[in-house]
Amino acid sequence: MSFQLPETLTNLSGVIYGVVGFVAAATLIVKLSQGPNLDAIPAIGSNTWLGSWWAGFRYLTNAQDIIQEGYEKFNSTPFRVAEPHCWTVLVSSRAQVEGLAKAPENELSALEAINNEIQLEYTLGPEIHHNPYHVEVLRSHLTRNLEVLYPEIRDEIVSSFADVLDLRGNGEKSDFTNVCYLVLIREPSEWKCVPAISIIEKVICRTNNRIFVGYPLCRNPDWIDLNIRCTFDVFKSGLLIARLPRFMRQLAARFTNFPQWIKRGAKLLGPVIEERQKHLSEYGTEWDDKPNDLLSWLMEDAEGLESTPKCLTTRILVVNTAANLTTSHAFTHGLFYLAANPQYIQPLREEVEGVIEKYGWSKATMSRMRKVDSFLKECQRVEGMAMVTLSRIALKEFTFSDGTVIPKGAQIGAATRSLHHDKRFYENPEVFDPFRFAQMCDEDGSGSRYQLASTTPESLFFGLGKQACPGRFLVANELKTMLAHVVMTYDVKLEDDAKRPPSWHFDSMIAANPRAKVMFRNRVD
Ligand code: HEM
Repeated sequence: MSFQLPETLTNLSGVIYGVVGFVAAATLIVKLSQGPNLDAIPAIGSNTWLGSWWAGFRYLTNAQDIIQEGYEKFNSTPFRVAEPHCWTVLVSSRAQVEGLAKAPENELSALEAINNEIQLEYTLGPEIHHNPYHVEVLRSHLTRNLEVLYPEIRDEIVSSFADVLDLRGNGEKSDFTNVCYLVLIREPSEWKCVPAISIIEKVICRTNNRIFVGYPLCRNPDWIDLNIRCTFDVFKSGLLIARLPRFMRQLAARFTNFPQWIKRGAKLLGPVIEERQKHLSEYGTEWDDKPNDLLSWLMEDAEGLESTPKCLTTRILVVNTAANLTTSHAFTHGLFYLAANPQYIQPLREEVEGVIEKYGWSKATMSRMRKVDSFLKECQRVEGMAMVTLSRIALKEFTFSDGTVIPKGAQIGAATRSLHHDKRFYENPEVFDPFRFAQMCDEDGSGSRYQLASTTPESLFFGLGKQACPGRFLVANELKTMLAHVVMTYDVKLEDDAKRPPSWHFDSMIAANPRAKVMFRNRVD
């Protein structure tokens, strides 16, 4: 008996082969037709056009081994790896990592590197790439306001966990606005198995949007769905467009969903913006009960066309893009390590209980939770989000302090994952040691150098220097509050007491396993 695919599937696979073939051919053209001369920098694998093209495809699934090979072989001197559409030069010595971080934007550009990677100008629009004023707004307002916004962050975390987990029959108090409860009053509940990443994405998206656009929009299911899906689409479409030759990108952009995402967003956010604009024109920049959130800060700094509902909506979407997927995967890594290692739950609980009993929930309290902080930082060290960070494009020829020359047009970055797994910096680097950073803080005596939000040349998951992630202090407070809340409120474990679900690698990106599930129940002891 012969097996026949249904006609729709045959057609679909034809389209898929067509697209894959087209992207492969286009990638080859890109590779052959452009690129700076990098002959002076040693390459991993073949250096020929065709060989490097094949190496670029191998990189999609083997980036970790390829980068590690270069890191060990060239012993802290720069080397290059082939990506499908370009070469990337990787550095790892302390001097060169610091050189990357300190280089001015008009020499080694972080903005061009992000655009090169995910082509924001063809997805959420050229204004986002050419006028990234939201980055300054985040740097100046967000971190400064974290202390006063903390009660809202915590409130949203508590209520969104209760909503998304929906552990019925648990008798949890429904008044989550009172964030001072030490432990919520509970009744026992059954174990419930949930898809980890999708519940964490909702908690994070709601919490971020509580301080991006405020309550009640942050709880609107349509707004949450839009932001989760649009974030994913930015990465998916951006990565695809980046593999096309330059002259085809504008055309490809016409087939994306971004005009619809922005229209759908403006429909939900537009009325909020118009209401606030009315207040602004009546009372100026200060009025009673003026919301203290990202939307208000953006509205104050937006100039010209940027203050239209459509442009403000696009800004909010782009910050969601930077914030949601990254933070969700960071927490999900932590959840998997916790569920796979229940022996760590008790020491974390003891720390959280001790600190909260004495000081209550606040931003200041969070910095007292050394083990919680260390646990999350160790998850970023061993797993993280990217094998390469500090990505830059050389806008002109750049010379490092040791004389190494990076030609104009080259893409460059730091070999972050290899540095995070180097025994010169971390004892037994392959071992997950949740409280290693707490111990390093104690030994160092500085208190902050090894904390989650701190960046050093050996701890690069938020980048380093003046362009390091502007959201990292928010991230640290969110992640710590979430972990503290989870250990205080729930028991967690993996289905059938399985092993920790392995992370997924694609290109140099690292994702918490998107298929894995985690079991939750109300805390019993
Ligand atoms: C675990 C979560 C996160 C991780 C691991 C992360 C990591 C990073 C890294 C590595 C960079 C590039 C830094 C560099 O090139 O030197 C970056 C940039 C950026 N991040 Fe984050 N991030 C996270 C969450 C967030 C959040 C919550 C926000 C917003 C509230 C945010 C906003 C941004 C923005 C706007 C940039 C671009 C900065 C620029 O162009 O100068 N990130 N992030």
